[in-house]
Amino acid sequence: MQSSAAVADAAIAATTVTAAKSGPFLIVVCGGSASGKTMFAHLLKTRLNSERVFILSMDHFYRNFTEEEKKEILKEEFNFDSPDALDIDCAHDLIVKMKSGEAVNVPSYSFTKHAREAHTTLVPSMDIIIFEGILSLHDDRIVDMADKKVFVSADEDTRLNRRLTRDARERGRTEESTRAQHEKFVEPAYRAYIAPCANKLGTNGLLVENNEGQNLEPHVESLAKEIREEMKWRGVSL
Ligand SMILES: Nc1ncnc2c1ncn2[C@@H]1O[C@H](COP(=O)(O)OP(=O)(O)O)[C@@H](O)[C@H]1O
Ligand SMILES: Nc1ccn([C@@H]2O[C@H](COP(=O)(O)O)[C@@H](O)[C@H]2O)c(=O)n1
Repeated sequence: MQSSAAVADAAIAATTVTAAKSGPFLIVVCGGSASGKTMFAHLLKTRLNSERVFILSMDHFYRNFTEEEKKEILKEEFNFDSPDALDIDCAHDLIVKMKSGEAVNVPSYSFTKHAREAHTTLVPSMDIIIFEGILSLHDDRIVDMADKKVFVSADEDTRLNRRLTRDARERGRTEESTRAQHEKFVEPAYRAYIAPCANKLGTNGLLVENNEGQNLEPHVESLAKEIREEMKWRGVSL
């Protein structure tokens, strides 16, 4: 039979776990540029079918650039794939607030102007936050806050081909500029900073292969089921 002290300790431990697990559920989706992170995040939001799911894109956290950096950007010599290009502290602080149930103002970034927009978006308290970005698992403070970690993996050719199409269509880029940027900055940063993040998934993380012809839906479906069960346990029905 357990002593009353042991029973009390177990009760305290259970309370601590409950407290740590309360609040909005944070899913962090990492992977190379054009691997399919945004697609995965949107499929998951659709599958969860709740107004209280918010996709927080790391793309909104590019820094304000100095005059010197702006000259480099014009010459296509700026490295947007280095962790230094992003205000990761700002993303971290915002996620801390969202995890504690606060409303936040999310910054906005323009890929055509390479600059922060003047406006921010007010986001109310959410039940589920999906944080997606190339370096979303780079900062260990964010890794530690994640309730679920996902790494979307695609081979280099697939990522480059998807990016060529997307950047021409949505980001006003030429094929030549996208190829040069890929070779000089995107792939080296993928190898140095992004691919190693897959090692941070831990036992409960999800590695999703998303090469040509592969389907994200089965992964999304099983993750949505897992999240629904967890949220039910937390007393939130989706
Ligand atoms: N499995 C897939 N099959 C076909 N196209 C895909 C697949 N996954 C992603 N894409 C396309 O590739 C492009 C990049 O995907 P996206 O989700 O925006 O990448 P990321 O957010 O990782 O940069 C988009 O045009 C998207 O529609
Ligand atoms: N002004 C900018 C800012 C970033 N990029 C590129 O965006 C990529 C990350 O966004 P994904 O949606 O593709 O994950 C990153 O690889 C940067 O090279 C840019 O081209 N211009």
